[in-house]
Amino acid sequence: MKQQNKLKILNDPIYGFISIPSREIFQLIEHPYFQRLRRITQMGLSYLVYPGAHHTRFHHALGCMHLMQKAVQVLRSKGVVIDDKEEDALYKTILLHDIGHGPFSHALEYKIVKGVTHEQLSLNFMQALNEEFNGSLTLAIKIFKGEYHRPFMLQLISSQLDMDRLDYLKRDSFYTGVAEGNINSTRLIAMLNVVNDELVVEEKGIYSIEHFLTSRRLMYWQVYLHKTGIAAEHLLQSFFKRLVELYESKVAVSLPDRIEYFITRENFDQASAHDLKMFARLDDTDVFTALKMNVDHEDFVLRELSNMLLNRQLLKVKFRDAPVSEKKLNSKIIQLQKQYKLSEDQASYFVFQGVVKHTAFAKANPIKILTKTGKVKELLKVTKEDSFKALTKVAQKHYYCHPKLNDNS
Ligand SMILES: Nc1nc2c(ncn2[C@H]2C[C@H](O)[C@@H](COP(=O)(O)OP(=O)(O)OP(=O)(O)O)O2)c(=O)[nH]1
Repeated sequence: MKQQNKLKILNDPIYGFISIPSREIFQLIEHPYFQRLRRITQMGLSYLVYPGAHHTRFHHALGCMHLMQKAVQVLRSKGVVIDDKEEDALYKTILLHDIGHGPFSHALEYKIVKGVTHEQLSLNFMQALNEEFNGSLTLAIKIFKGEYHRPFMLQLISSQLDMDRLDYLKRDSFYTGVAEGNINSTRLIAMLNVVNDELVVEEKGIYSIEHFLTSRRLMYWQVYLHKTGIAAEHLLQSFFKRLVELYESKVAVSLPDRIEYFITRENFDQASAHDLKMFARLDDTDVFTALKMNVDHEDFVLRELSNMLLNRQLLKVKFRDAPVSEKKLNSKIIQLQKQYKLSEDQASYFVFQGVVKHTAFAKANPIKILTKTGKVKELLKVTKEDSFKALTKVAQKHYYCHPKLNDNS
């Protein structure tokens, strides 16, 4: 049934045309493991706050590969030697670096499939594909595992200034409409260089880096960690917690089989080809199906959580500098118990608090600058600007969520 598709150029709303560098990379894109990314949303439940944010890991992976092509061009033009095999491996690694994300990306990481990170799952997929593609991903895997002797190759894929971040900030800014996140990826890539096989940024690019770091911080607080999005993601995680509780108490719940397969397992078995095969069948549509299958469930908590998420009937959320007192939290739980005749355990699903943290720029694995005098120095040693130091601070906010009750609280 398979038809030969000759298409080698894709249209992307951010960069225009994205060309696919080789026939084999085209075959990787066509593979069902990669096609699955069309059904994995990039930003979890952020679309409940920003209605345009329905783009997927598929768009992001292709965007990253496009930026990697630009980076290779720039570096070669500056005399950095990247041979054809390395070039091919760089495209394959960046294309597949996020292939291990599960339904709703970060929002459900560890919640359905326990005990394994998306990075480990990406590696599992790469290894499985390597077998199918007769070992042609061996170098890509070596780079991804940090085992290749030229560290800049991994730094282009995973570091504080990598193609991943350059694509997701620009892309998420576009799809959310939050223009402040729109970084200048072309200029940042044009400023890259390599010294002793380490990635560096030329000193004249310092203000572009400042803009990039500031935009990243802004995107975290305004978009990724938006209080309503956080509350929605917490509710989705609670939906899975409740499913497991009911399942373990032998209460019948309706579920797609691949969700049932994982929620009844303690840990993903990294050595098992069957676990990977089952994981590859999971995507956002299974989560929507699970929500829809339980909107009329006899259990109040499961039914309410399904309806709240499907119909965006979310909780009231406040950001605070400190956590609310136990007394205040408990009194809100009691109030909810009385109003809806719930047990304390049931009411606690709808009254909760937590904390979110973000650092725009970590001091570990710093961005390195190639100074005008030809020396390589850490970013914070080159610039005296306070704005950079401020970006290294861990910012945290406490959130407090509860239903909108009839007491103006
Ligand atoms: N809605 C939402 N989206 C998030 C959250 N954390 C990350 N994202 C989105 C923003 C980006 O599109 C993408 C970044 O995550 P990735 O898995 O692509 O990269 P990674 O975790 O390595 O990001 P990093 O290099 O640490 O910035 O996921 C979150 O807590 N909520």
